[in-house]
Amino acid sequence: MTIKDTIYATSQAVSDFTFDAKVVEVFPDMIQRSVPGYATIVSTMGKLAGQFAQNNSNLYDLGCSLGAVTLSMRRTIEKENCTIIAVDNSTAMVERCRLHLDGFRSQVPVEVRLADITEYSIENASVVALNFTLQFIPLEQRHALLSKIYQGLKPGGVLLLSEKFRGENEQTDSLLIDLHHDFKRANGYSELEISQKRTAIENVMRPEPLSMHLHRLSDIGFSQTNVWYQCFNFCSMIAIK
Ligand SMILES: Nc1ncnc2c1ncn2[C@@H]1O[C@H](C[S@+](CC[C@H]([NH3+])C(=O)[O-])CC(=O)[O-])[C@@H](O)[C@H]1O
Ligand SMILES: O=C(O)C(=O)Cc1ccccc1
Repeated sequence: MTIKDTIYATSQAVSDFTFDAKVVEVFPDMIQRSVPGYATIVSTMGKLAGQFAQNNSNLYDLGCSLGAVTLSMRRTIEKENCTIIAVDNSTAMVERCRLHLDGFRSQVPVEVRLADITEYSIENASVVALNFTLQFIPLEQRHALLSKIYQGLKPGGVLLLSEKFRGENEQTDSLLIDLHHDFKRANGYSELEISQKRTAIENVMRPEPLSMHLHRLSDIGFSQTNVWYQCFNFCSMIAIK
């Protein structure tokens, strides 16, 4: 059973969005109704992880929230001696994530860590997933985080990166934002909820243009990068070392 997200349903003095216990409670409903293609993205990331997992390697789910990508990856891994390491810096998320994962049986070991991903070491990785997490990392720390991930990947390893992005110019950006707001409206969010949520995430979630993501990944050294999913201002990329 999922609990309906009504966090911004009443008029309020909006403060900066945080991943606290209140958000955890409604998170599956919130993300499903706010991110176009979320279910497709999560299941496809699992499928790609199954394809790129290597024997004796680690798979990382960075900014794991309730562990949706971890669960999806865990279902598809057939290689030997793989460990999934799920990391998030929200105590409330990590606690609930552990409960979620304990509810399903699997042969693949999972370690859930409460940590800041900008300080967490990435080693011997075949797959690194950042599913709508990089957008919350301060702009000036993104290059260093992605370089660290690149260094921690084995040859042939992949980064699976999903982001909300900014349109390339003012007019197309506002067009994509309008389409996304239509999507939220169609999913039952009111004008008040849409506008208060927009204010709440303004200072904490900074989308960059898609071109900036792709250039940075190739600058860092990824040999092949492609968008495999896009709907409005949401996309998912794969970058191969
Ligand atoms: N520095 C940080 N270190 C660790 N975690 C962080 C940091 N900054 C933010 N987070 C965490 O990144 C997650 C972002 S949500 C990811 C969805 C998930 N991947 C999913 O597939 O359901 C995306 C969204 O809500 O739009 C939250 O759980 C934060 O606590
Ligand atoms: O809700 C929105 O408007 C978004 O852009 C996506 C989102 C989803 C969950 C938490 C923060 C942002």
